[in-house]
Amino acid sequence: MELSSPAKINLWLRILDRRSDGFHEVETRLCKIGISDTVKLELMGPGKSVELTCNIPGIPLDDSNLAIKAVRAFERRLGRTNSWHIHLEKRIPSGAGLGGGSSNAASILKAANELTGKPLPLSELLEIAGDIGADVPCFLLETGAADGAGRGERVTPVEFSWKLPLVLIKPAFPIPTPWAYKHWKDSQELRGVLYAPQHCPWGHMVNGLERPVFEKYRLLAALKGWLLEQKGVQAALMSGSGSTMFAVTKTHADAAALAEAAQLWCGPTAWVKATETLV
Ligand SMILES: C[C@](O)(CO)[C@H](O)COP(=O)(O)OP(=O)(O)OC[C@H]1O[C@@H](n2ccc(N)nc2=O)[C@H](O)[C@@H]1O
Ligand SMILES: Nc1ncnc2c1ncn2[C@@H]1O[C@H](COP(=O)(O)OP(=O)(O)OP(=O)(O)O)[C@@H](O)[C@H]1O
Repeated sequence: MELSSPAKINLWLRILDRRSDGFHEVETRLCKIGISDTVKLELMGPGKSVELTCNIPGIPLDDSNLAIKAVRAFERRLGRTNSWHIHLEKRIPSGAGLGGGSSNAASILKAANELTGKPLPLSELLEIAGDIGADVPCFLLETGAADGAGRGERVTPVEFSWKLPLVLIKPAFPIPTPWAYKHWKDSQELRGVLYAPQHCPWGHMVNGLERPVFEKYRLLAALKGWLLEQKGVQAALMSGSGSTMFAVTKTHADAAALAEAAQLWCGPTAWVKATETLV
């Protein structure tokens, strides 16, 4: 079975407080976007082996891969095992704040459930997904957008009809999500950088993790300032825990022109893509 595994951006990510369990209470809107991996899952028959292949190096092929975690979690819930083969065709960069691994995990849960006769309802798949990671549940919903609460795993589908033209820019370095959250509480804002919510027709765009991430990665703060000065840009924000910065533009033509300019401004090692939110 083959599934498209879309990336996400966070149109807003408000960090409310640190919880006693070490996670942070958040309010977020996650929007699927037009950049996706392809996930293939094949049921090989009786057994308990999971073989994982991937089109690019640098992705873990052991049990730490979220796709393997997902099929193992699915089988634990069912109380039975099979042998599987997973293939990942990766296009979403890792450590990017784009939910690539989480999206892959959700696709595996969906495909495994389909291939075994749909034994689990969506509510149970959402529970399993939330245990794998906060970003996983939103990808199980049919809607293009979802609001997350709690750790971010308590998701509510959102009818979001804005097809927003986007430019995504990921510098060559990844940012580990745990690191960003760990440094949130004691971080300080940099002078002259916009952290305040940007009031747009589709919502107030803000990301509380910009404060710790920009303190260490000044390039991202500078990139946000540059984006906000460019023609046709309506808003600019970091996605999730970074390192991807994204701009919302007025038109797709503005997005295409901005992507070209951004590739020149950031240099050839940056990953730059023009796309849009999925409705
Ligand atoms: C930053 C976002 O990607 C925005 O959508 C999410 O909040 C994080 O989602 P995720 O990458 O799936 O994160 P998880 O794999 O659940 O958690 C990774 C680590 O990030 C930290 N973490 C994550 C979510 C949260 N609400 N508070 C946290 O402090 C914890 O140290 C956790 O161990
Ligand atoms: N299926 C996967 N695809 C990519 N990376 C994966 C996968 N499974 C585990 N990883 C590991 O997890 C790390 C985070 O991966 P990725 O950034 O794609 O996931 P995510 O946490 O869902 O996204 P985000 O960057 O929004 O936090 C990667 O650096 C990689 O080492």
